[in-house]
Amino acid sequence: MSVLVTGGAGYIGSHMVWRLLDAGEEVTVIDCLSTGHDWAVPPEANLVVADIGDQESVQPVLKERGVDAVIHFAGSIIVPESVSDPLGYYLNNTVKSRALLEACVNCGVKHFIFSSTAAVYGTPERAPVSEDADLHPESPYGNSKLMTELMLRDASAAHGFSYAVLRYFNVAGADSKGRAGQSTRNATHLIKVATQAALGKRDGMEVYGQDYPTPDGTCIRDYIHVSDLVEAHYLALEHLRAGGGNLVANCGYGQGYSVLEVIDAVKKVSGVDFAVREADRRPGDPATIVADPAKIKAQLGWTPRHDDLSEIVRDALDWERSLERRNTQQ
Ligand SMILES: NC(=O)c1ccc[n+]([C@@H]2O[C@H](COP(=O)([O-])OP(=O)(O)OC[C@H]3O[C@@H](n4cnc5c(N)ncnc54)[C@H](O)[C@@H]3O)[C@@H](O)[C@H]2O)c1
Ligand SMILES: O=c1ccn([C@@H]2O[C@H](COP(=O)(O)OP(=O)(O)O[C@H]3O[C@H](CO)[C@@H](O)[C@H](O)[C@H]3O)[C@@H](O)[C@H]2O)c(=O)[nH]1
Repeated sequence: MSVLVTGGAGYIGSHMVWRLLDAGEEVTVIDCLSTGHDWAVPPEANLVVADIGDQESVQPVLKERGVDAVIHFAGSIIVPESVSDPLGYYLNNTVKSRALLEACVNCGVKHFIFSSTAAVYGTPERAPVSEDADLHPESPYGNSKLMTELMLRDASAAHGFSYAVLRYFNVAGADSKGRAGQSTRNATHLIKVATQAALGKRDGMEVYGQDYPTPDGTCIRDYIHVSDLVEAHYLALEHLRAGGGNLVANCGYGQGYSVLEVIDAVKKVSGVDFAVREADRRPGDPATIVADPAKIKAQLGWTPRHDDLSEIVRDALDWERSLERRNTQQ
């Protein structure tokens, strides 16, 4: 048995590759390196530089490597960018996921795990939100992921493979052993941006919108440590291989923090008081989104081990410092 990880040279995918190798799995990565880095893929994994939409590259990998499970991270991930470039997002996230799925069906892949997102809920009526809530994405990014969820459901019913859709909330932090972290150039994620501001890699930062209907006026998100997230994938893989059936589940802690609370945590942990400027709202941002994680806990026995904002921030800061050293050495 071997596992194909698409997007394994990216932030979350590279953590997944380490987790699978730690468990003794045979791992192949397909990544076009649009935002990922070849150095992020451990040498024990086999990296194939290719596009997931290119079936002529993907199918031979699936066959020759005897892949039984695909964990599909590859995609475009920035909510406001999807508002300005919707067709690019539908192409990379929806059209190319369809091509990948067809390749998997052609090659008899048994299990498929998909990176979905809290953005499929839009602004939910209730916080925390559970999986049976209505789905009203507020951005092309959320729509592009929801369409892939639907394709998976229908293709699984027709072709008999099993799947898990994991809806991630806001992923942050880094491998506590320092082997992987967020290395994307021009990253836009809140915790990454704030750690860069704390380390003087950028001149302060902006808060997008302070007039949301939340206690301090800034958006509330549920930040999940990347190591807890990849553990959820590993449990999902074991569940599918054991014949546990299809699963759609939230990945978050059920605890929300506002943008200002996160910035405060970064200032406290780093000991640096960087400049924070008010800016206009960013397009596509819902006010509050917090997970109800009851389902994944009950069905997979998932237990968060890093659900502490200070730990998430500390690991993100450590990784950012290690990137600084890497850049100095290059
Ligand atoms: N980071 C988050 O907070 C978050 C939250 C919810 C969902 N997700 C989802 O998790 C997945 C991974 O996100 P990430 O934060 O690791 O992003 P990332 O940009 O670090 O990783 C994505 C990887 O996919 C590769 N890629 C992109 N398009 C490709 C294509 N067509 N063919 C081959 N490779 C391609 C990139 O080179 C990169 O290595 C994405 O699908 C994203 O939508 C992320
Ligand atoms: O410099 C910054 C960066 C972000 N924010 C705000 O911080 C919050 C979180 O933003 P960000 O870290 O960019 O994450 P999201 O836009 O919530 O999206 C992330 O989390 C989603 C799940 O909730 C995933 O689907 C997306 O792929 C991932 O980018 C939002 O209110 C932003 O407006 C700022 O105020 N200043």
